[in-house]
Amino acid sequence: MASIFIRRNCNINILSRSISGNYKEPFCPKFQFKFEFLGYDVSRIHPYSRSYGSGSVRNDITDMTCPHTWYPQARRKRRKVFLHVGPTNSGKTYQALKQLQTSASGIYCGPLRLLAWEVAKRLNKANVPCDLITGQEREEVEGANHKAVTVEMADVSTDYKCAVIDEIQMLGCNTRGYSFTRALLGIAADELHLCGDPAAVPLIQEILDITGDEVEVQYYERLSPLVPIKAPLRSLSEIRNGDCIVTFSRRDIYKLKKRIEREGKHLCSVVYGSLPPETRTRQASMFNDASSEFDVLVASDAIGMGLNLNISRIIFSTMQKFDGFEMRDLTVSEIKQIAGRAGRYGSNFPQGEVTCMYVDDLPLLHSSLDSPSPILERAGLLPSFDLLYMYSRLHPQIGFYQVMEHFIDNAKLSEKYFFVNCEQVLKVAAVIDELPLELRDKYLFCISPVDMDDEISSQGLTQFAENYAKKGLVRLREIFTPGTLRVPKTPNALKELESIHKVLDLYVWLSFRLDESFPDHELASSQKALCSMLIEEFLDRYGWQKPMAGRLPVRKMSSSLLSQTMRPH
Ligand SMILES: Nc1ncnc2c1ncn2[C@@H]1O[C@H](COP(=O)(O)OP(=O)(O)OP(=O)(O)O)[C@@H](O)[C@H]1O
Ligand SMILES: [Mg+2]
Repeated sequence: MASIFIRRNCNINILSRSISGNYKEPFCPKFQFKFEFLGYDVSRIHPYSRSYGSGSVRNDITDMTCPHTWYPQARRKRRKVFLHVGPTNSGKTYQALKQLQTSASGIYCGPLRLLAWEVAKRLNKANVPCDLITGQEREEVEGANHKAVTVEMADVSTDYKCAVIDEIQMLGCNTRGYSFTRALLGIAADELHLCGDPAAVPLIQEILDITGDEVEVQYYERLSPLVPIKAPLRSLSEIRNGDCIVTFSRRDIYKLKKRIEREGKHLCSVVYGSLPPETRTRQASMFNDASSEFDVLVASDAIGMGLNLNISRIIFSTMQKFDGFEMRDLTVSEIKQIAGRAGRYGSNFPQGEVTCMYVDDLPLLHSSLDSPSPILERAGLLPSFDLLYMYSRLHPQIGFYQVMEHFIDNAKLSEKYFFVNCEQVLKVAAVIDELPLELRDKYLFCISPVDMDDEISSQGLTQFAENYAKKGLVRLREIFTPGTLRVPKTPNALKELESIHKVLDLYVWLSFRLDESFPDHELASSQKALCSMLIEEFLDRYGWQKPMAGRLPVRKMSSSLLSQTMRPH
């Protein structure tokens, strides 16, 4: 399968492209380009001088000690902040959503597309029209005053009556923490509900001390018991309905699925990070649906946050994961989050159980479930485009990569904050640095959801950036031939299809922000949907699963959609 063809060493014409004018501010769902200078006076910034600004104008661009001042709209309010904290499955999100639902306008910000999707569905069902907005999708509902979004899409330029930020402890996350910090400081809501782990309370109280917001903490208790089992699972033949086996590599997920299905008693849904989100949603829904035959779940920690799944028992097949740098033990909070998926209140199972596959892993499981998560010390930050722009004006001789690097090295942060890991951002910066692109375009490519460690994805990004720099117009067909996608037959072909999905996803993401330059939104979306269907087709065929009446129709590809997507465009 070679649907994505990447031209290496492609000649780049150095064109002095004028500002395309169709740039859309990355975080604002309405996409009006906004250029706020956060209290700095840009007119005073002279490229050859550091002596700019005086009086009320702050004069050290790398001073990031007061990030709360970046959000004047939120600062004009005295927000009433409710911190809903407690163990997993204690009704934190439920209570916050009750407030959101009864407010005249509001926004839910979650860490996962699946959670945003669940909330949008729930509000719409309750006759509260609610848009769904993620980096790659917009489902607008007529008359909606509510939005369910992934936290990166949180909108800091609209006034809301009520806002919810779910899994707020993620502000300490080494990669995405800055988006939670931005939402926490920047959402202009009269009422702000934060749901999460008690470990985040002292930090949030400190951070909000200076904003003048009023903070109230509400503690919750688990709604149904979670029982740590003393014995490990002895064999896969002991797997039963409602079990979820947790493992972290894709390969192990498929190996376990195959072994369980070979026993002949169960069919497994799978959920892991690099599956297309829509496939993950369907796999999770199938597992949740008591009438489907998929009664066991094999999943990675992609299920580990806030989701309500019909799981009776969590079985850790390993207590270690590779975190991009090294194999390490799972942290206390990771273990608690994942274990907390078992026995959700209101699910088919009134009590949850949790155990491991291997006896040696049990002590870590039990001690973690008995310990509180370590107190969070710092919240993530990332230099905004505005700051980098001003810094680059002062240092016109250096490229974007160095601007980023120098800024991060020189920035002053208060002890309550840290810079998130910028490795991915810098990898993109290194690839696009030489291209004749405006700084804001470079920044946009850098914060795009690309996985630079995936070869096909990183080549896709490079090609998009090169073509954009060269012509200001990127046609999908230049790197992708519609009609070439096939059901994968091997795990490697599956991986390739997942990567192709990522490239198409990136195109869609860019098309929302640079619509005139990335005009093939529809084609990319339909091919993305086709990728997910082909992946699901593979999941149907993979492993034991002999065809049984009534199983396939659940996920069978609709022939009309097939013909529509396979047709050459
Ligand atoms: N008062 C309630 N009445 C009915 N159902 C409830 C109530 N409180 C919670 N639930 C249900 O219990 C389940 C768990 O609640 P919720 O998702 O709010 O927990 P949580 O504390 O946010 O968990 P997590 O930490 O895993 O995100 C959900 O299915 C929710 O709808
Ligand atoms: Mg929750």
